[in-house]
Order: sequence, then C-alpha cells, then structure tokens
Amino acid sequence: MIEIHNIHKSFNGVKVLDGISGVFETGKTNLLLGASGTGKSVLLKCIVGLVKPDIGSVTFDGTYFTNNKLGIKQEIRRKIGMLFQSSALFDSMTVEKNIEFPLKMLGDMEKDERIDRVNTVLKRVGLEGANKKMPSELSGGMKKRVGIARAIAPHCTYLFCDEPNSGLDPLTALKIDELIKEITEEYGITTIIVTHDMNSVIEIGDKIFFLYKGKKLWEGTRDAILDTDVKELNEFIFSNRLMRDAKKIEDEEEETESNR
Ligand SMILES: Nc1ncnc2c1ncn2[C@@H]1O[C@H](COP(=O)(O)OP(=O)(O)OP(=O)(O)O)[C@@H](O)[C@H]1O
Repeated sequence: MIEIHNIHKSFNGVKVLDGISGVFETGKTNLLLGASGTGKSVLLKCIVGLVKPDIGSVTFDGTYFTNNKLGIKQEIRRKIGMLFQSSALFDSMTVEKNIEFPLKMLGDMEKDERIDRVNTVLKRVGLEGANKKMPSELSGGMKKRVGIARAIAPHCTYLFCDEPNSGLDPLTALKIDELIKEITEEYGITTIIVTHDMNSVIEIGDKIFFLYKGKKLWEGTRDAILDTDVKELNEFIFSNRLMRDAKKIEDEEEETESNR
C-alpha cells in the first residue's frame, strides 16, 4: 500500500500539484486519470522520488519515503518497477539483456539465476523464447510486454506505469491493460497507472483518482464513475462516446429493473 499526504509541487512559481492525498491499495490497479497537463506524471514522479514535492509525504507500506535516509530510500527503490510510455528499451541490447539489466544492477543474483528469472517473466508476458530478439524486431505491443517483464523481473512490490497504452491499437491496448491487471493481482503488487484512456478506466480501474488542475477532485471505483456528480469529471468522461453509450445502457437497465 502506498499513501500520499498533502503533496504540493510548483515549478517556477506555477502550482502543478495542490495538496493531493490518497491511498493506493495492494493488489489493485490504481489509475491517475485526468486531462493533459493536470499533473498526473508529476505526481507519479513525486511518488517514485524522481521529483521532490515542496510539501507533503509518501509512505510505502508504512515506511516513510520522502526526506528519509538514503539507505531506506534505496531499499524502497529496489522494490519499484517502472513501465515507461515509450517502453524505453535499450535498442542495442537483446530482449534478454534488457530484462537482465535491472537484475545485474541489483547485483544479488548469479548469472544462471538471472537467466532463469528472465525466462520466467518472458513466459509470464507471453513472449517465451524471444530472448535473442532485438527491440527493432518487435511490434509496439511486444515492446510493452518486454517493458512489463523488465519492470517485474526484480520481484517488484510496486509498479508504476506512465500511459502504458500510448501508441497501441485498441485490441493490443486492452491486452496490455489486462496483463498489467492480472500481474498486479497474481503477485500482490501495488500498481499506479497514469492514463487518460477511458477504455482503461472501464477495463481495469479498481480505483480511480481524478486530477483536475493539480487537485484531486474525485476518487472511486470504475462502477461509481458513471454516477458521479462532479461536473469536471462528467465533462471529462462523457466527452468519450464509449462512456456515453455505457451510461445509456446502465440507465436503460435501471429503468427496466424499476419497471418490473
Ligand atoms: N520539470 C518541469 N519543469 C517545469 N514545468 C513542468 C516540469 N514537469 C512538468 N511541468 C509542468 O507541469 C504541468 C503538469 O505536467 P504533467 O506532465 O504532470 O501533466 P500530465 O497530466 O501528465 O499530462 P499528459 O497527460 O499530457 O502527460 C504541465 O504544465 C507541465 O508543463
């Protein structure tokens, strides 16, 4: 479980995060949702320690992270897996070397053990035997799968994904979403995903945190999101045709039920 408390962040006097608090539960896919420029990525960076909040704190499973001793921060960082928007694979390395890389950096596994782990995670993401392929030989969806494999290879406890669906066709995007959700539940990971994709909200949003102009305006489940009375959230979700249709179906079902 990750807890954030009263996070504020400004750049050059411009406020980007304005007092955000929340709890991200273990084994759940937690989404940071909002329009472009609302501060989702900055919040994610504050949580992982890439950006220092001006005010506020982050706690990982009860251990205080922000401003703690370097050793304690490093211990927590070892448990963090990151999946970047671009997949961020090393182009000059094979799939196997890409996934082995964080294991080598951590330095607590022998070569055989590392390759066993590479094979295990490759199998888990549906890319068994792709060890010797180069990133240039992979499709966008396969690159994301390798990115997921690399993130979870060191047995991560926390997984952070910055727009994991960007650049993918809808079906591949759905498969990547499902894979992240399955892995989150199977390994009991606390997962936080930055997104503005309403399909992800419907498919995998166990818990959604809606950001608007640097503030958290709403939090709740994907079932509750269709019934929100927060104006800004309504405008955001119902600008999407799929969501308008989903709401229509829900209303019709409720009406049929009440007429029985
Ligand atoms: N290092 C920085 N220096 C100055 N301003 C920054 C910095 N990082 C982010 N910002 C600003 O903070 C605001 C929020 O950016 P952020 O990337 O968090 O938005 P976002 O909600 O993730 O948007 P998107 O969905 O487009 O990625 C933007 O106005 C951005 O320009």
